[in-house]
Amino acid sequence: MTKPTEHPPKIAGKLTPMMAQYARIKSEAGDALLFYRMGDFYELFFSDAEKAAEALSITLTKRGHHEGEAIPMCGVPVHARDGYLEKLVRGGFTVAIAEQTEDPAEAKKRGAKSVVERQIVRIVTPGTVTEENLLDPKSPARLAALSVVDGKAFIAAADLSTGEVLVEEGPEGRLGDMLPPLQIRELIAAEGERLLQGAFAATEADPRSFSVEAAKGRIEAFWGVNEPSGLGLTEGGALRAIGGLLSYIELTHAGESIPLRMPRIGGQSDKLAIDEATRRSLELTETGEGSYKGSLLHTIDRTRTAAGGRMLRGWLAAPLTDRRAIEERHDGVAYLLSDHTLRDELISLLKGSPDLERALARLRLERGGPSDLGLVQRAVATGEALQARLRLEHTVPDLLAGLNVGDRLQGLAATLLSALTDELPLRVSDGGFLRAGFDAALDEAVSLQKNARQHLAAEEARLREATGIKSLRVKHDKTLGYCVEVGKAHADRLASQEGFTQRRTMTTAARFVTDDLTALSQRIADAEGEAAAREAAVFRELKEAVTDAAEELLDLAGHIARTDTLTSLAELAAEEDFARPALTDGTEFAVEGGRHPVVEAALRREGKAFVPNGCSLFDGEDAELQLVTGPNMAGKSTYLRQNAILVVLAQAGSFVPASSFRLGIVDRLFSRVGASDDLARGRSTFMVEMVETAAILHQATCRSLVILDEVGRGTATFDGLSIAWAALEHLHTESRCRGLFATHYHELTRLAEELPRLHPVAMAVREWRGKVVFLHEVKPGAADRSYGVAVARLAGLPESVVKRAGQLLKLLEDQSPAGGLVADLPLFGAVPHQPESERDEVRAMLDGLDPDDMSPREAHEALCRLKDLSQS
Ligand SMILES: Nc1ncnc2c1ncn2[C@@H]1O[C@H](COP(=O)(O)OP(=O)(O)OP(=O)(O)O)[C@@H](O)[C@H]1O
Repeated sequence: MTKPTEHPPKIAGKLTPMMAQYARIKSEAGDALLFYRMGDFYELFFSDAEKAAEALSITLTKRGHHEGEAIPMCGVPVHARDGYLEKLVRGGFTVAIAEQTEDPAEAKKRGAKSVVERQIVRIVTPGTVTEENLLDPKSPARLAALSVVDGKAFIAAADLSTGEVLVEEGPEGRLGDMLPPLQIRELIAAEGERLLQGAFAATEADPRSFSVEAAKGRIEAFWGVNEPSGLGLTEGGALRAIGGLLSYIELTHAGESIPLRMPRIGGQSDKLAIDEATRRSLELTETGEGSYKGSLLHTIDRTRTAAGGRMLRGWLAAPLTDRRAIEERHDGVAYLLSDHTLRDELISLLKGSPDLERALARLRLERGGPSDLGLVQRAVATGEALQARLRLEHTVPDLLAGLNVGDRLQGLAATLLSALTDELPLRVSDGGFLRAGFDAALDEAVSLQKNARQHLAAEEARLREATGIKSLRVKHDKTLGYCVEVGKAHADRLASQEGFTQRRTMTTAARFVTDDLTALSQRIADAEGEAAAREAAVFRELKEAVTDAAEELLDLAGHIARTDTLTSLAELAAEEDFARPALTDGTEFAVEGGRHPVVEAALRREGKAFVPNGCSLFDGEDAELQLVTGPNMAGKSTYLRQNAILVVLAQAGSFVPASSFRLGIVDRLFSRVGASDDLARGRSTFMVEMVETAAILHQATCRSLVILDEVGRGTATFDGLSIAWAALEHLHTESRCRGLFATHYHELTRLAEELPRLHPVAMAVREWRGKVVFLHEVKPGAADRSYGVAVARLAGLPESVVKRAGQLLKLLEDQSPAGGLVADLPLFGAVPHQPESERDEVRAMLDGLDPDDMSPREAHEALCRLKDLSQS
């Protein structure tokens, strides 16, 4: 968290001048680790050094003393800075970078002991990173500011790597839905406001920066607009959020001007609401372990460009609810799916197309170089080629049609092409990036440089002739520039000739200067300087031409990204045999032959086939619920998740892994599959489950899809069963939503007899020679029993234990008295012939067990203990 001037470090007392400067800058840096530039290193001192040394695994040393104690110090080389920054920022640190802001020679003029001027030039935080190698090309790098006013939440978010700015608003209670689609890396809020937790860094900022007045000033400074309502910013809360955002950007960039696009207001009202827990449960953009690999996005991403990758991620993170908008995307995919020649041609044009958005942002941030101009030129060329190819089609769907590289961009690209060489350096100072013939003044300077050799050779010949010394040479001397060198034997003779001044005497030779050579040296040096200055000036002109065309370029970048995203989805549909969803505005839900794309891909790698399953949650008029039973490992979770994933894919604009899918558009999606722990926030699994279930019961509408796995299993059997029962009744009768409800409580299937729109289905299993075989097929009806013991055998429980468990199970089943739900529960209470106290012990122990949370080894141990107890 950055809170400049909040916590001045305790560096006081007698300090050397350098340490005094350090202490002053450190007090400005506050909690941020201070990278203090000293020559080729950034040094860290005191506790900063200790923290960084540990986080970066680098050596902690000492330098000087402060109040009798050695000062801890560590350092990172300037050239390796970005790698270390990345580690620190990922590790949750904020880093302030203090550079030397004057030439050490200047400082020396003030006295031998004077300290070089240094200033913080950047504060690097997770949301303000723009360094190319610290960014993921296929993810946005968003920073967001939050303001809550009268129960309404406002979020202003900026991606500094592309200059994009978004403003969203919604009821405070829906913040949980509003934040995740924005995919932010850092959230700032005024100090004292509620700091939200999530998959981002949370930072407190000065509340004054969130004031409406301050915001107006900054809006004018950033966009030159003095009436914020002209940007669509009418609400005080939105202004506060924008103000907080802009002020934080200023603070972290030490006043450097950051180009931002005009804010885009409120795109979320037409988005499918998916809360954070649902995203995690469905592993949309990362797996439960936090890796991209193995996520849904990873499985479906066939994009060829970074911007296309970011767009696909954005589509998946924020699926739509507007049928026409979704169908536009489907039209695009369908078109490209139907014509594989076109698709292949577009793919080969898109391949290697550069990241125009980020190149442009670097140029606008004054961090770009010649290579970025080259990227702009290549991107425009890609745009032209795509446009030319698409124009060959008679009618293309709307989303593919808008690509139009106008005269201005064509002219710009032609200029860049004629100006730039093939190999382009990253920095202007590296030079040599302009083609000969592009700029006359530059050509002249360069030719003077190049011709210098000829000039010098001619001058040498002339001097030999004039002096009669055949061994005379023109040489370059570091301090003299070009000079005449003759052997010692000729030195006196030359010294007596007019126009030759002896400046250096060596053991075997002597060096002389002449007015002509000095003038030539000067001309050559001037030519070098002139060439560099001219090249830099031409770069600036070209850069300005590019940044002046920023709006058109960004528009083009958007088109290229969209073409890439749609082509990628079409390729996916072709490769994986996906089908176009049929959308309606009702509450239909009918899947035929549905598959889970990630599980299917994993099985395929093992050479196994995925068994497709249909799912119907609509009776022709009303939404329905399914109650899914079946043993562990039979595929319940996969079935549940795959139906939710079909909705996400369909509404994101993709085709779906099914043979057909008829879907009434879903407004909110809830998925709670797999245990979720929230120990970090000090809540038990059960508590989390109940809080989440409460949220679902409150929020689900008749247009929602709710997917719940084993509600209530985190508590004692009766409580759990009762909660699951009541929740199911509520979803059926009050919410009237579509839903899938998996349970181990087989008793719940009785409920299906009472609730007309609740249908039991079961995962089919077959027993074969005492072993259970999973068919992964969903069949109507309830599972007759849970096969837990058979699954335990599969898990590797010793045969003796499995056998004994089988006997116990039979005993329980035989002796369970008929009637009444409660009496049906598989509790040891049903076992007769046992003294009360022993039964209590056995029951107490059983109650304390959670089979779903046990490893095979723990299950074995528990069984052995139970057996001991019952036999004792
Ligand atoms: N439709 C299917 N076709 C083929 N294999 C499947 C299918 N569904 C699931 N599987 C396989 O079965 C494994 C277990 O599936 P899943 O986790 O969905 O079971 P589960 O019934 O939810 O189990 P648990 O209750 O223990 O979580 C999967 O990892 C996959 O390998």
